[in-house]
Amino acid sequence: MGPRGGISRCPCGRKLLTVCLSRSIQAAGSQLGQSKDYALPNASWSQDMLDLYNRFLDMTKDGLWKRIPSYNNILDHIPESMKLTYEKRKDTRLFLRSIDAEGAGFEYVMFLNTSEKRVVCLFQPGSYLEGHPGFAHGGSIATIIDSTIGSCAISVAGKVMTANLSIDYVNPVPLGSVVLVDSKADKVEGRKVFLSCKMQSVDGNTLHAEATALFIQLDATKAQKQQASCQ
Ligand SMILES: CCCCCCCCCCCCCC(=O)SCCNC(=O)CCNC(=O)[C@H](O)C(C)(C)COP(=O)(O)OP(=O)(O)OC[C@H]1O[C@@H](n2cnc3c(N)ncnc32)[C@H](O)[C@@H]1OP(=O)(O)O
Repeated sequence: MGPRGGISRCPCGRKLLTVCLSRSIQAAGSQLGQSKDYALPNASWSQDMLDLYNRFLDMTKDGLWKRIPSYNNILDHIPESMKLTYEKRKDTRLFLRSIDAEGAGFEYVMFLNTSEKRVVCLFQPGSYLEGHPGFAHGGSIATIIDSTIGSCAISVAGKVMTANLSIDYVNPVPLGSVVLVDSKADKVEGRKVFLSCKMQSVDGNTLHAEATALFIQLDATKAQKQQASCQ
């Protein structure tokens, strides 16, 4: 069952139905002992965010785009086979999912297009991400860009880390607004993945930020050493 299910059939408030549906999915998931998927609509999502989400969900119908589930523990993102090398800790959280209050932190959902080597993130920054009054902190913008580009790099090259991230901040992002973070892998050279990204308003009229990044595929031996040193 997907969150798409009854949304388009709802004769009255789509937002209400979407939220109820996603809550029941999450409730069912937690009864089964599954982790909560945060990349589903909640009551804090604005109409712009919901409209965009539904537009992208429609694009998943032909299989070219996929919604990426989002959990508050990074290990829940990792395939079972790779989990064996990590020890799950209960006291850590994925940075982007560290604020509990719905709508106060990073509200986002990502969609992956494998054939285009592209990840698009729909992002609604909440009030706890404030930098200048009324606007998202530059660090929060860097975080969502790094994570979107990072997800794109992971889909292309597996275990990677950010080696370089360069951002041009062009226009401030109002808190509560919705922006599209559109990233793609431009080139892969050995272990190096070069990516670029644009953050734009929903109507496409405002460019908020542009970025380029270099991700490095982890050398298996070095990665094991790094892991051992933090356990
Ligand atoms: C679909 C998936 C869904 C998943 C959802 C999850 C969402 C979460 C996503 C979260 C995402 C969040 C992501 C995060 O937050 S990652 C956290 C932030 N990043 C780090 O902490 C990384 C720290 N750095 C390192 O560990 C190492 O330096 C790395 C691993 C990066 C490379 O060390 P390694 O020892 O392995 O490599 P090497 O030194 O042999 O170099 C190899 C080559 O690379 C070139 N090089 C290296 N550095 C740079 C540089 N700065 N500029 C230009 N070039 C550079 C170098 O010259 C060489 O080139 P060549 O001589 O071969 O030509």
